[in-house]
Amino acid sequence: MVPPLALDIDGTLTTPSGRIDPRVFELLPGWDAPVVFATGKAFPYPVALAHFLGREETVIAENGGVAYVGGETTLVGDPDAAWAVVEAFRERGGAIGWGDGDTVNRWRETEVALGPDVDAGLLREVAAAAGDDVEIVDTGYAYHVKSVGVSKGRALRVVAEALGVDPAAFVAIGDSENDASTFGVAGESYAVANADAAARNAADEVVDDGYMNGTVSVLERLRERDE
Ligand SMILES: O=C(O)COP(=O)(O)O
Ligand SMILES: [Mg+2]
Repeated sequence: MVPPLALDIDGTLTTPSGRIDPRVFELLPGWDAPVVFATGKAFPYPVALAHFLGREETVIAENGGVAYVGGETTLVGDPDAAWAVVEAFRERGGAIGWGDGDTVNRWRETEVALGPDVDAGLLREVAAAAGDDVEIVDTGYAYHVKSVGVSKGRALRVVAEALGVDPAAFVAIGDSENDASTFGVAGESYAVANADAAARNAADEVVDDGYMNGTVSVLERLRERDE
């Protein structure tokens, strides 16, 4: 049997320009074990990906703030505390960093995401002044203002239990600091070559190739092991 997968999306299933790599549609629809998309993006994004791959909608969104499995949603985190930090950041001249409409936050329920070009120093200063309950996570794609203790790894435990699968049976692949907790819960973990220092340090192995090339190399290895 191939193992269940916990897959990050941005930087892991994408091209360097941020598109879903077409090989996702070749390799994942028929993967013969649970596949959990675990992302910092808002809830609809991984649901849509799973839906259009023809897979069960088993997802972790908002860095673990949202877990969805078997039709059950689990929400953790304090969005009001995150928004209070963002409001204080705005009062000090900070901008949220997305255009009009802000589809990044429109459906976000447990945290707030700011654009990758915002004043991160000021954001961290404002968050630190707000106390110990809120932290900043930098994925390379966004700065997330989130509750301490909420993580993809914690959500993976929730999802694994609902699936009746040992969390240690999962193989996790990711690229950034929001994946380090997943790597700690999954039994086997890989960082792709474009991964940041936190992900590289937390992973069992850093693969030679980046983005979906790296992910494909891991998935091929897992399939060969199964033969
Ligand atoms: O939303 C982000 O900042 C990054 O998303 P990811 O966790 O799928 O890489
Ligand atoms: Mg990522």
